[in-house]
Amino acid sequence: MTNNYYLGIDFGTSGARAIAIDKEKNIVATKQNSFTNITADELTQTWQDTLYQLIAEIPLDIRKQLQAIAINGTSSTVLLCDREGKAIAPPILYDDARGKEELEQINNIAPDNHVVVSATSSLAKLLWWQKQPYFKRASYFLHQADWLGYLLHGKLGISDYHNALKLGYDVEHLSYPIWLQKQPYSHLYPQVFTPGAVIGNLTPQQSHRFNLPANCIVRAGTTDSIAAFLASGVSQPGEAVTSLGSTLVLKLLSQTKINSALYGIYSHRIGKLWLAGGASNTGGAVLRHFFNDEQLQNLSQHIDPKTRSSLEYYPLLKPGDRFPLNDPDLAPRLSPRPTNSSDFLQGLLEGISRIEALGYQKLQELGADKLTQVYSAGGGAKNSTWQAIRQGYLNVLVTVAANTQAAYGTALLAANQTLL
Ligand SMILES: Nc1ncnc2c1ncn2[C@@H]1O[C@H](COP(=O)(O)OP(=O)(O)O)[C@@H](O)[C@H]1O
Ligand SMILES: O=C(CO)[C@H](O)[C@H](O)COP(=O)(O)O
Repeated sequence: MTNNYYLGIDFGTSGARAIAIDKEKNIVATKQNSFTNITADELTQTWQDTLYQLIAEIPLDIRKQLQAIAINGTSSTVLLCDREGKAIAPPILYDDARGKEELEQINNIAPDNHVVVSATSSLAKLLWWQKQPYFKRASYFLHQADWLGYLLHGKLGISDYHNALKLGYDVEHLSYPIWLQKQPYSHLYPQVFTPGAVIGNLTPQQSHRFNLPANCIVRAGTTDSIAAFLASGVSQPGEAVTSLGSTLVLKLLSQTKINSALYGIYSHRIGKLWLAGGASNTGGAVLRHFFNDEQLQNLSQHIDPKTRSSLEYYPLLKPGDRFPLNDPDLAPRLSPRPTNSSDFLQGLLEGISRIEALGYQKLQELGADKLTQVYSAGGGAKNSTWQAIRQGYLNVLVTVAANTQAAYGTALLAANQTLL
């Protein structure tokens, strides 16, 4: 039998999704699963169970013809594993800023303006772990997508250059920089592949468990918001994708690479181009704290996007942001709170839109290509009121991306059909 299908699996902030596509990039199956109230100790087991459940739910006739699988995870969600690949401590999640204690040390070893100079960088998390008594038992430092990929291909210590960027990997020269190689914990770093590169076949055990072909390959993964970018099909410098998921992530396709630790700006490599951008802690998670999805949809219909409120919110659930203000102590601003819920929601949507506009302004000021159009992805992309508000702040055309799902972008990676 020929292997006709490709599977992309997206581990986002609030859930995981799997999308299978055919050779013409048509979606042939979609499955999803939400994470709710998981404690830190339950994370790895939940991720593993979710991965296995999603694959098992793909219809058997598709599974039997899968040619390749790729996985994306939340960027800078990291694990410390022993030599059997078992986590020796709960993973540290992407927005966990405990690494702010390590910033002084990072500033001493890393070049100015490097992406690792952030309380939430993967390197900051590794340095925090280094001080813990169990650190000596560690054999591998992995990202969420690396570990999930390992469960399928069985090879430990493998990553991709999107996930490895915030550990300090030099994506231009495709190596760990000398200053990082010199560190006493360098034996823990994963080997880094191009996203989408072939890592190897599924293990015989996994191919048997899921009824997948023995020659089904696992490709190197990417991060969740790059996967959303890949799904959009954007290919022209100047075009950008904003992910309105739990967090707000901006990605502007550019011919120039830019970095600024002050503003939390960094550039991912994407083929011959760069994805300049940053990720803010503001976004849908703040909206969801106050409103469920149905309320968001209903209340948005009562908002006139042409009028602006006088509210000047900086919507965060806890102090600290990464971009466009890289300040682990930045205070949320969510008052005064109007009695009318749609007025409050308008203030929140405007606040997030202002942060987005400031983000694109900073990217261009620092030398990224001029913004020509913004495509939206993520759960907030379906909100047309918000789209009109954002267009007012951004002054360029804002539309919904052709496909907004990170799992679809990762399926394209599995099919080797991206800019990479
Ligand atoms: N109509 C809506 N308007 C604005 N935001 C919405 C709407 N519906 C859902 N959302 C937001 O979308 C987010 C979920 O998007 P999703 O892309 O699934 O996130 P994740 O980053 O967790 O993968 C939620 O935080 C929710 O608040
Ligand atoms: O906030 C996030 C977690 O959902 C974003 O995925 C992330 O920080 C963006 O990082 P990257 O640019 O490396 O994909």
